[in-house]
Amino acid sequence: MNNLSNFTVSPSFGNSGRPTFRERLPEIQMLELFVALLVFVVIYSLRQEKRKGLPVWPVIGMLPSLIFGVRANLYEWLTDTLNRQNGTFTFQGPWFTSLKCVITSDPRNLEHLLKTKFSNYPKGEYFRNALSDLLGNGIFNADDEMWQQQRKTASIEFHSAKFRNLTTESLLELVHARLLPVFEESVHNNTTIDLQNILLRLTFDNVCMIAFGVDPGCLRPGLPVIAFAQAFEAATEAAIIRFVTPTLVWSTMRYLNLGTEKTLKQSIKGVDAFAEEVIRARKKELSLTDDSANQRSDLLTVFMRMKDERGQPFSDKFLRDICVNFILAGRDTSSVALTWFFWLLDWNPEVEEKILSEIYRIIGEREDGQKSIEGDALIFRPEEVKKMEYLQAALSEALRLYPSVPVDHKEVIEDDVFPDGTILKRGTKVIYSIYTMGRMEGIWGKDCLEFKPERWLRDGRYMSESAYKFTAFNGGPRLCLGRDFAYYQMKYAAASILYKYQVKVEENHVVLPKLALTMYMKHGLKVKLHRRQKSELQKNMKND
Ligand code: HEM
Repeated sequence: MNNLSNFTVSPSFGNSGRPTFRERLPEIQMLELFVALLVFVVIYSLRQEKRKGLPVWPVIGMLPSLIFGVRANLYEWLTDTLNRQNGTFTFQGPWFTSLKCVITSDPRNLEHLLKTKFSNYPKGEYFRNALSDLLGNGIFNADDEMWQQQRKTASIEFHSAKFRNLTTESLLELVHARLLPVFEESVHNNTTIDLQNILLRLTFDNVCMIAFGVDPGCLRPGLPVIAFAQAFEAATEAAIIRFVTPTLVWSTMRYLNLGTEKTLKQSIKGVDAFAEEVIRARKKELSLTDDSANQRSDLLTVFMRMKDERGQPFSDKFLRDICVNFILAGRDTSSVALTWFFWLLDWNPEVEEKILSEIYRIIGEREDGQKSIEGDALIFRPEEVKKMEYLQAALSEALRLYPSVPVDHKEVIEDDVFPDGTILKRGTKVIYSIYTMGRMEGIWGKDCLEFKPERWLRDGRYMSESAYKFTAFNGGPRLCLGRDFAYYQMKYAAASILYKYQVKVEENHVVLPKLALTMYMKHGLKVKLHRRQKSELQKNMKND
């Protein structure tokens, strides 16, 4: 019988006191094994990279590439990878997470998922779960009948004359009584302002007037902190964290009321308190007189007049969801687009000149003699804003390069195949990169990275592009409901600002996109405003 002790490895250092080759054999074998494993992993990953566009590491999948991308510029990284993969690739996260999805920027796939096979690509469970505390059953977070009902009602409302009046009047008031005075103050004090912050305040007040019929008053001299706006912002920021946190982790944090989940809960309380107060006051107002219901055309009042399928009025919770969703949809999108637009103008002064010539020409066409060059007094009329086609082209060009919603996503209901041949299994998440689509040579030509409003014009008239190539406003049945209003709002604000001021970006100000659902500038946009000289205006008015 073998004595087990014969096999016992005891430290022995031979004659010289140094370990012999035989004694070091296990160590050397371990090292060899490790090197062999490393070589295998690298070769395997590189072969996978050829097939899938990114190295796939055992267990952690493509996570290292994603981390690299997030640290650099996620949208540029996505664009680079998609261009190398002919517009579609499958991202594989670590095996223990749900981070597996198909990412595409191929217009054929976009048309397929947004229109042709619309019902097979809802927002899905994953999105709904992550945002349900904040958005509830509102339009942004709903699919099927729940979505259809809100879409139909809101769509009728958005196209009504009453609603158009509400939006144009509230915008006029905000621009002339609030935005321009805040700008004037900065010119008077010779201070630098964060243009993004101010425009965010403008559109927040504007969309609250549309959704709730209430003005929260964020845009005022002194730029006050408004509890509701602050709570809303904190809630959206905390909710986004859920998209990059495994579901089990955030749901446990939610249960234990920890970290960002605690912030989310507290800020949703702030949002709810404001919504509940507005709903309570509006109910009281409507119960006192029928007149006010007829006069008001905000979304809250419209939905309050309606009944559900059982003939009952909508619950307060559902009314709250509807309003909060509309605020989210219309809050930051236009302001962020305008911010990128002004930054692009700073780089492209020839475009600014063309916009100004268009404005001067349109004012020059006024027949009633109101060609005021006093600046303050000039108020653009809706039919004039409509005529600003070059300005619309420049805004579309800004949205092409810097879409306010840079990426969006869907979930697959039944197994399917994309027009480009990508196989999709039930439950797969699909991400479409709108940012990438705006920078594809195949769609926009060799000059796709240049800011050229002319590409939107045919014989001087603005021509829109297919929603599956220019997807900044989404497409198909879920096309942005606020698109026409957003263009009006952006054109009105941009023309009113440009007519009066030259916007100069501060030297050395760093401009980078922030990683969020909406493409904010990470450090805002620090600018100085210079009032246009009367002589400049006079000269241009004469030229036109
Ligand atoms: C430049 C400005 C805007 C851009 C780029 C934009 C873009 C978008 C996009 C990409 C979507 C699809 C989001 C998704 O389903 O995940 C969307 C949906 C929507 N947008 Fe806009 N939007 C803008 C302004 C507005 C404004 C001002 C409003 C309202 C006042 C608005 C109301 C909506 C609504 C209600 C939806 C949901 C439509 C549905 O799901 O059926 N948007 N928008």
